[in-house]
Amino acid sequence: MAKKRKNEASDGIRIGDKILSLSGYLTKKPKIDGTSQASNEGISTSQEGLSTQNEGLSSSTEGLSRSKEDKRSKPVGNPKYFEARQALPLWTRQDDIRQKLHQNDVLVLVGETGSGKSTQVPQFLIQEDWCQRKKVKVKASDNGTTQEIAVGGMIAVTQPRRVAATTLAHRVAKEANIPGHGKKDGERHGPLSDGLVGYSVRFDHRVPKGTRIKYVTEGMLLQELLRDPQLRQYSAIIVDEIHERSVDVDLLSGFLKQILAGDKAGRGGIPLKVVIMSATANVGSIKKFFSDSESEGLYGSAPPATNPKTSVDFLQIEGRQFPVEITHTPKPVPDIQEALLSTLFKIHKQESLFDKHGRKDILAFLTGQEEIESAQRLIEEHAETLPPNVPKIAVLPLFGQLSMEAQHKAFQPTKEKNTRKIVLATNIAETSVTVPGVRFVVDCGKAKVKQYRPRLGMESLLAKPISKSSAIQRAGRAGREGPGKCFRLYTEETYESLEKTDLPEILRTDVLNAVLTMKARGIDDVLAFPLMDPPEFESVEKALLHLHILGALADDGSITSIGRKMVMFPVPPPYARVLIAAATPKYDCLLEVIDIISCITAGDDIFLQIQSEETKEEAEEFRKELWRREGDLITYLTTIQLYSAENADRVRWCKDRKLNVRNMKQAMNIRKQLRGLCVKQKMMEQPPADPQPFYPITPERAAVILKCFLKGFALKTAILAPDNSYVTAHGKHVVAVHPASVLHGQKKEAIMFLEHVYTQKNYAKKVSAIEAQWIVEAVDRSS
Ligand SMILES: Nc1ncnc2c1ncn2[C@@H]1O[C@H](COP(=O)(O)OP(=O)(O)OP(=O)(O)O)[C@@H](O)[C@H]1O
Repeated sequence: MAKKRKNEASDGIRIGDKILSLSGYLTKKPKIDGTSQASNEGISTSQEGLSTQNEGLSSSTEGLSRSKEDKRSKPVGNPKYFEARQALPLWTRQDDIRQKLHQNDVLVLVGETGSGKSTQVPQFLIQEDWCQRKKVKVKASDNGTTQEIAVGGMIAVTQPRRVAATTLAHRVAKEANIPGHGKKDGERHGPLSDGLVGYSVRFDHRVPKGTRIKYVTEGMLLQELLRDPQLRQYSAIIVDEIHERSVDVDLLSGFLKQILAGDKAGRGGIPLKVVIMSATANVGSIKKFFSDSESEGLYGSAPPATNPKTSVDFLQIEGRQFPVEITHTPKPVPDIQEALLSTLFKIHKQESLFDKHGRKDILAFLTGQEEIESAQRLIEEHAETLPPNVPKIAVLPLFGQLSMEAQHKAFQPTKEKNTRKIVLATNIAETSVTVPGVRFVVDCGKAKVKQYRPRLGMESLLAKPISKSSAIQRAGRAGREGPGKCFRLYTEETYESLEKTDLPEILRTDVLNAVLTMKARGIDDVLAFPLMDPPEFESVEKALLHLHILGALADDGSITSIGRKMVMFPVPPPYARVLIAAATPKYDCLLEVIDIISCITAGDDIFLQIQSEETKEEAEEFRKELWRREGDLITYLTTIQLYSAENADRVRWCKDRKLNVRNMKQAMNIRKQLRGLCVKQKMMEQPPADPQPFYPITPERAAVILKCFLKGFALKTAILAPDNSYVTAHGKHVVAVHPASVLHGQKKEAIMFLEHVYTQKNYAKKVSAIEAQWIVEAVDRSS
């Protein structure tokens, strides 16, 4: 059966009257063996946060005979932080770290949460001789002439999330910069103006002149690799929190492995050092991945490595700075929200606001934006009823779709006196971050996980139990500034039954972006690219075909100029394709397309779900002016255009229409960034500033915009069948229009949908009415 499906796919896929061939891509035979899943063997999870500091005891300290005194080098930087830094478990092991990196290309460093990995390791390494900038001679690849260039001097520390990269940069800037040595504006802009430390995340870069340590998101470093495949400005790359195993970190590891195994001619012979860090990492598989001399590709071997042996060492650092006491519920909780509220208020009433270590705030882990916003409402309502002798509560949300400014608010101390901060976060706050003041963690034990089904081209986003590794990371957030407590809203048996680690993202999501990134980095044979856990062959096959349909790949599988442009946009490839089409004279609707994409990528739906019938009627009266019969996309467009034309009270305007105020603000923020990027890419002139008068979009213009969207979403279309169901044009699956869509319950000739989710049913979301003929036009690569 599987074989038959593969043959059909290899022959081609029919879209309208076209059959697209895959033969250009599929030169390698799939190698199906048992090695594709992450093995749990050799996983090193540091002991659950129980013990206090355990002086320098590692499984791997061979060859280090220096005295204890020598190992405690004097700190460099701001004396205000010396004591705190010297108290970290990592402090006494800094010479071991230096020595191991002096002798090896790669160091895998495992240490408990809060032991000082993210903040201290880069500060230990910048003083090393191999970490200094050097002038070298290299041959130019285009004309063979010899040039003198500078190589090294900087360390990049990658983080899975923007908030971790920026908060760590701020912290390390404070620790590493010597007060008074900065520029004059250092006071105004904080320690990041003083040099030494910087950060680079999507839409936000602060890299002062003289930066030596740069905190970056994994995605940003991948972008840098597109411009500089040898990462020449860096002496070392520190890959932090590898256990999260995002697609980006897997790609990054593959590229780093290639640089390590290469001949270093592009770096003038100067090696690149790599440190892999985590509290809960599968050390065995990481060591094997980097040290294997034949680069194991997805389904075959890559060309032999020039540098046949990458030396990899391992160091485990035990001990944590402060203990964390963990409590499980005696019985499973029937209602998580109720359990959350009662735990939060119990802590609030029983625990003091301060102790000798400082504030005693709370961090609670919930599944997503919707759950956070509803919990916030309930906590605030209940807090109003507290007697006057109980301290007040300030609730701060923290999730990925919030603007960076809103995210950073959760890291500030509360301004009001006699008030406890309660931060409600998704797993965005799970690793790497220190939320100042937090001493209590409440863990609901679940997270929303994306799961992709390549056969159906469908994604589901469901709340699932977290892994043990996540539970350990979450508890670790409580013991960073003093002894902490973690309340798990699940039983000990449930904890014991959790998987050790999460399935790597590459095995459960669409690999479209990953394949495009490889192609853009010059990886012609993506099947031979080294990955720790290769995804299913079928997923790669689908991604290649999809990229071909998007015009990102030519018939021979090479990347096109459109593909190269697509990787420049920080949005998924289909959206990038729509942006590029919108800038062409044929469609000429870039401003409208940016408006729509901004609404869609701003978080959960901008329209709040209304439960009560009475409020529904009221909101629907207001929403009538927004609804468009062309469907959700033109409705989004009308909404954001009316919102940006609103001059008086935008918050009131949103409340009347039951729109999510935060998401509207975030949409405006993304709109500004995307406009800026398109101006930079010379795709449009600087647009006029808001507010602009509102003119409703004509049906003809709406048709142009929807046709433009089909350039990215031709595969996400369905035709109305004689039995009144919608059947997808690609794959022939039945889909239902989601109840949240303005087209729910309506019959149209054909529909385009931007999302396809499986909950109780196979649902199409973000739906628009289209004509069947438009689908065929959209896949015509000549137009
Ligand atoms: N932004 C911050 N504000 C206050 N203290 C901080 C901050 N960042 C780090 N610290 C302090 O430095 C300590 C070490 O933090 P660091 O992030 O280096 O640990 P880590 O070993 O990388 O932890 P994890 O594995 O959880 O990422 C923390 O426990 C905390 O005491």
